[in-house]
Amino acid sequence: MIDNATTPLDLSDEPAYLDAVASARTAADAYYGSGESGMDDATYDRLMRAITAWEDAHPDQVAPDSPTQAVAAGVVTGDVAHSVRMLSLGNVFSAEDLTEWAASLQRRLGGREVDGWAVEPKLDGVALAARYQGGRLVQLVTRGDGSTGEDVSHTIGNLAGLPMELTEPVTVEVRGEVLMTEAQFAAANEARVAHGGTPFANRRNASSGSLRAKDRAYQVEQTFIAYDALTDPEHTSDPRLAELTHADLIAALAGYGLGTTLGTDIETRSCATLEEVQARIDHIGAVRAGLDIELDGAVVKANDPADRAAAGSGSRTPHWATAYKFPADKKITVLLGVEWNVGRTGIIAPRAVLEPVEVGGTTITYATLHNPADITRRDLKIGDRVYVLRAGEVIPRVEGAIAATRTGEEQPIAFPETCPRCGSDIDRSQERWRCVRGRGCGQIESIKYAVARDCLDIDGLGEKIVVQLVERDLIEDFADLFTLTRDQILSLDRMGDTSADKLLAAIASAKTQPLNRVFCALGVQGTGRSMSLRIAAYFGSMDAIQAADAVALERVDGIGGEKAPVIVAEVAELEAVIAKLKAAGVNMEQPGWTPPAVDEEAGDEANEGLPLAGLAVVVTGGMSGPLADYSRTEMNELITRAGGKASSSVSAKTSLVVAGEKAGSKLKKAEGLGIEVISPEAFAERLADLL
Ligand SMILES: NC(=O)c1ccc[n+]([C@@H]2O[C@H](COP(=O)([O-])OP(=O)(O)OC[C@H]3O[C@@H](n4cnc5c(N)ncnc54)[C@H](O)[C@@H]3O)[C@@H](O)[C@H]2O)c1
Ligand SMILES: [Zn+2]
Repeated sequence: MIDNATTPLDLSDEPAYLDAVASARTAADAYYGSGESGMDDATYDRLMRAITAWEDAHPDQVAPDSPTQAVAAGVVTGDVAHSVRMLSLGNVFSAEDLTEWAASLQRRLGGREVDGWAVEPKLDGVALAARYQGGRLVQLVTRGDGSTGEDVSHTIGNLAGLPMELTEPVTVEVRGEVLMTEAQFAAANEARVAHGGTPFANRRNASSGSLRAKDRAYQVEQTFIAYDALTDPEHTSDPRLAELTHADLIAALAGYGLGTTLGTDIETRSCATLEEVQARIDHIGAVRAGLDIELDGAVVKANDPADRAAAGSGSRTPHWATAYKFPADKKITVLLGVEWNVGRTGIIAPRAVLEPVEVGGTTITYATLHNPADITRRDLKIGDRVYVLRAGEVIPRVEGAIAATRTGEEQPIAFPETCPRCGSDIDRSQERWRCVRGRGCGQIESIKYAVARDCLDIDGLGEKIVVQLVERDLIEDFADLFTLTRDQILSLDRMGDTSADKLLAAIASAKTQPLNRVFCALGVQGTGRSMSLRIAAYFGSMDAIQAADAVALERVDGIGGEKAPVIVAEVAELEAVIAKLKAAGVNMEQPGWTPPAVDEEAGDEANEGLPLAGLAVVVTGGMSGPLADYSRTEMNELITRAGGKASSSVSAKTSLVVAGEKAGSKLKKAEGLGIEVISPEAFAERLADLL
């Protein structure tokens, strides 16, 4: 599917260009002003790319109020002058763009090659300058228009990562990003609502709003992460700083006690080559979804201070750094309604019905809302424009509503009075509401479903018997059927020897049903008879289904990016039931199964016949044997030549891991995922023809 946010907008003439400038202006005014723009970043970025393209082609017709002309579109100013301007960053969106940008930087350096790179996350928050004098934090200033910012020193003490005192009495101005973790965001919303305010639409709004609000009756904690400092002798008492590479500068700042990414999975790293840069960007992109802070890309910087000085800066961006933007994981759409579903344990969970929106290549129509209290906390209303977040392969969720764009037509969300499945009372003592019947709610329906014709097809197990079995606590779910004794069955009303034996035989023969029927009986959302058949035919065994992640499930015909994570979550929830079935000797295999053809994604036709065709390979640890002298880049090139895809991190998509000496976490992860691991020697043997 096409990601609309990356397809170019074509501005055909000057009126179209001026229209685009006007829309971008309106959005930027709202975004940098109140913080509540009705446009999402992906849409804004796409508009800006079109505007930039038109301006490049018509340099004489650039509108004076074009948002391309100033940092923060020139919207915000302040009263504190920046001694060195705080700039924005240029953007690239692909490996090709990055190569092109690196080449242009090299041209700026008079053709000299860049002396190494630093790669770090592009943190999605608000830029802040923190001034320390003799080791004491004395002033905080926002970026503003880059030349002057706003004094926000009133937040001193509320930013983790910006201690009041450094470990050394140094004078220095540190620059970095202020952002909120999920917990900080929740706390900020709670405090705001408790003081009569409306909750924030998203985390970035919350950061910006909380930073700029003065005279607040309450405190909001945020996180500061440093990515730069003013290093020239005019601005710091530590002369060492000016000599450091970017990566070492970050380490020095961490040494002062400042918050940095150091020690995390996404820490600032030095990279010798563009291949290493790309691998590091891919790594940051791969782990992004699991982080507690939000990233919208990776930043690539010239590592050497001499290169940075030689490259200099333009009016809005430095020439020595660029942002490699990741596809947007957040979009704005309309909340059409809320459904209340009752889970296996009786939890009553709200689910948002959305106007379909494309996020990261998947069309999203549903999103989770955690619980009723969360809806109240976020003050959501039907008809609201809301932010939907889809981080990686997990189930999308609603982050918050944009209160500024309300029309007054929005409707309150109705909460259920009684259990929407069985009509019983609701236990509201916890944040997550629950049917008072707990697991018992829907129990009879789900057992009836499991034994019906489309699933296990157990003859003689009608509703009356199911009800008795449940009510007499003989079974809790359909897996318990397989351990019923003859005496237990005989104890049921009007059950004679003959019918008991018949029923026992019917239950016993259900043990040999093919996997598709056993899986169907589990009653996983969205997996009826034919979908269960497709899943069983693809994976072949219950173990393989249980091991599958969302990416693997999406390879099954008919399962998209929206359904896959729901199935993964439900299968995980059913672990205990599946374990009981296994223990009872129920068949867990699909008869006559053959492994599906190699993954189409990785299988490049041109590579057919090559030793690693279609395989995603990760190299870790020190190489030895014939590969002893191979650098990581050379290893990656070798893998590519052999038709494989080199990757820096291990995931369920990885087909093979080459583990050398001192291999650590990647090897462990591969073993955990059951991925084939081989030694450098064995790998060399496989590729003997190519060495
Ligand atoms: N939705 C809207 O209506 C709207 C309007 C205007 C702007 N925007 C969004 O704002 C952004 C553009 O604004 P911008 O000019 O602030 O640029 P930017 O956010 O794209 O990049 C510059 C900023 O990145 C931050 N940054 C994060 N990590 C960094 C690192 N490691 N090193 C250096 N800087 C780092 C700094 O704060 C810096 O100021 C875009 O994402 C755009 O979509 C949205
Ligand atoms: Zn119920």
